[in-house]
Amino acid sequence: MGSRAVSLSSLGLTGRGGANPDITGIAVDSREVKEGTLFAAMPGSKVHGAEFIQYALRMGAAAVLTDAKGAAIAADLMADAGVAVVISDAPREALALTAALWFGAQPATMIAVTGTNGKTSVSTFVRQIWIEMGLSAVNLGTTGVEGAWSAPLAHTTPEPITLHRTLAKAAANGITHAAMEASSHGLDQRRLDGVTLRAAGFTNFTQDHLDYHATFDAYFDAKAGLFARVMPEGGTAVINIDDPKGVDMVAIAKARGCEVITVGRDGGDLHLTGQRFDATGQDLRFAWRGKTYQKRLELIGGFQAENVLLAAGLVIACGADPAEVFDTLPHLVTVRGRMQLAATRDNGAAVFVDYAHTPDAVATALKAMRPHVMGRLIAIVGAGGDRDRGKRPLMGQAAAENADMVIVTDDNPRSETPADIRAAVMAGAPEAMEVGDRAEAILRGVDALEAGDALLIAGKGHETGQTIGDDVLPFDDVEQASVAVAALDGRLA
Ligand SMILES: CC(=O)N[C@H]1[C@@H](OP(=O)(O)OP(=O)(O)OC[C@H]2O[C@@H](n3ccc(=O)[nH]c3=O)[C@H](O)[C@@H]2O)O[C@H](CO)[C@@H](O)[C@@H]1O[C@H](C)C(=O)N[C@@H](C)C(=O)N[C@H](CCC(=O)O)C(=O)O
Ligand SMILES: Nc1ncnc2c1ncn2[C@@H]1O[C@H](COP(=O)(O)OP(=O)(O)OP(=O)(O)O)[C@@H](O)[C@H]1O
Ligand SMILES: N[C@H](CCC[C@H](N)C(=O)O)C(=O)O
Ligand SMILES: [Mg+2]
Repeated sequence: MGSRAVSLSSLGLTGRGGANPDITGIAVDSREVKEGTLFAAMPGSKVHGAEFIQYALRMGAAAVLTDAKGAAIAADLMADAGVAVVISDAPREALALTAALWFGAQPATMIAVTGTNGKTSVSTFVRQIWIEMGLSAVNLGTTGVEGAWSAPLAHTTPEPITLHRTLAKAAANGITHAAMEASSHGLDQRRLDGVTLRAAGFTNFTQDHLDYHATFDAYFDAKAGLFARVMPEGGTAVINIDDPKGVDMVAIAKARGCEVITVGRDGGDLHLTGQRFDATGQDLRFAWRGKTYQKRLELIGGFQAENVLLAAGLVIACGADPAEVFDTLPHLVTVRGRMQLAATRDNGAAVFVDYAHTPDAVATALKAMRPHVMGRLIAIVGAGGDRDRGKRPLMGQAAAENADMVIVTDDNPRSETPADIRAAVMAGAPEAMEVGDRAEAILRGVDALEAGDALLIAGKGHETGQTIGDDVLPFDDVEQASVAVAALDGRLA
């Protein structure tokens, strides 16, 4: 896209006083501004992006998109430079729409999923179903871009420039279908407002991210934005109505003029009526608008049935034949780091790795393992530093209430003192064993496994590093589980 130039107005923006320069690129970070760039100076959580307008002008910015506060911060500088200034009272939304116009293409059929837990799982299952149906599909989110085309991503919902650059590349690579995660940060910051969605899904709503959102209501409102604002009228909302907040989402989507597909155990258009568990998976019985189906799922965990049915609902919402969608379900495979069987001891005891990092997820993951396990359940749990502090004792409590033995360890302490985070988790699990070093905690957990037992290593899932201070040390729960099992069962050379 190097030498491309388009007018500011063709990006949907009007410069003050009618200014309409040619734009050769867009950037939200002044350090990425080049000659001809439109610099989006956004209000930040730490600093206003307008503080960097001076630098952007020196690098040759042709226009600045900002809010009234930003315009005031750099008024003299911008007047002196004669740069085009666009002032918006919704600058992040304007940036999202501009990024969509600049990059110009996205996979034709797109869905987004929000909710506290299950976004990565649902979007990955949507992608797997599409691929099973012969379509060229990807999912985008916490685990990057995966499927028929792949790329790394630093965020669950990337900021608009990265997002639309990625979507345009995916489209250029022949991707016609994409399922993305809508994080509450992403929705709050309008990161996906420029994406054209066919359908949107809601999984559940419990505690997380109260470090960022001021209240539970603010956190809910951010998520509700997917249905209240981002989804076009005429789109279809696919909503888990077992969660009380799902019922509120249905009302919000209907008020917006959206079609609604409800999914649930207690009822719904897609209604889970039966579930039978065994050591390697489960059989599901469900009804789609009154017609009954029975399908095998090679997945551990009762909640995965909810995720899979939500995913099926989303694919149906995009126009697929329901029977054809349900035929793909036996082919679905574990989402990386989500109830993933990592290793098995010689005595048959299994070690699972899961990304449970909220109180509800810890409880759900452990409860979900019970029907698959005859012996004891051992849990390894920790909480991240520089994140919601209120969830720490609740995560400990969720582990203590649902496992027979708990080991509290470190999970990305970041800038905090690891022992303080562990103490907060231990407050909810006073009987737990405390082992700061995660590798040692895994070794102890694996060592405790007797025949018929199972170990759940919670919190890091697919992650490949342990963040301590500013350092990211290589660490992979799946790998550590294998190493521990091999060492204890004498399989090491
Ligand atoms: C808390 C949060 O979401 N912050 C996002 C926000 O940054 P901010 O408001 O804090 O930015 P700031 O540091 O105050 O700077 C203000 C502005 O000045 C700009 N700037 C800054 C420095 C400079 O030299 N030049 C410059 O232009 C910045 O690009 C920014 O636009 O806007 C930035 C640009 O759009 C984002 O990159 C940044 O995400 C940061 C990196 C982040 O870590 N976000 C995480 C918490 C996040 O978004 N997580 C979610 C959810 C994960 C989950 O579900 O669990 C995700 O979707 O990944
Ligand atoms: N439907 C569900 N209900 C409750 N817990 C779930 C559900 N689906 C997944 N979980 C739990 O949440 C964890 C994270 O799942 P997943 O990665 O799919 O969620 P996410 O919403 O993408 O998380 P993130 O906020 O990190 O992006 C899983 O490892 C599991 O423990
Ligand atoms: N996206 C989540 C992931 C948390 C995973 C856990 N391992 C941690 O570091 O807290 C967050 O950043 O809050
Ligand atoms: Mg995710």
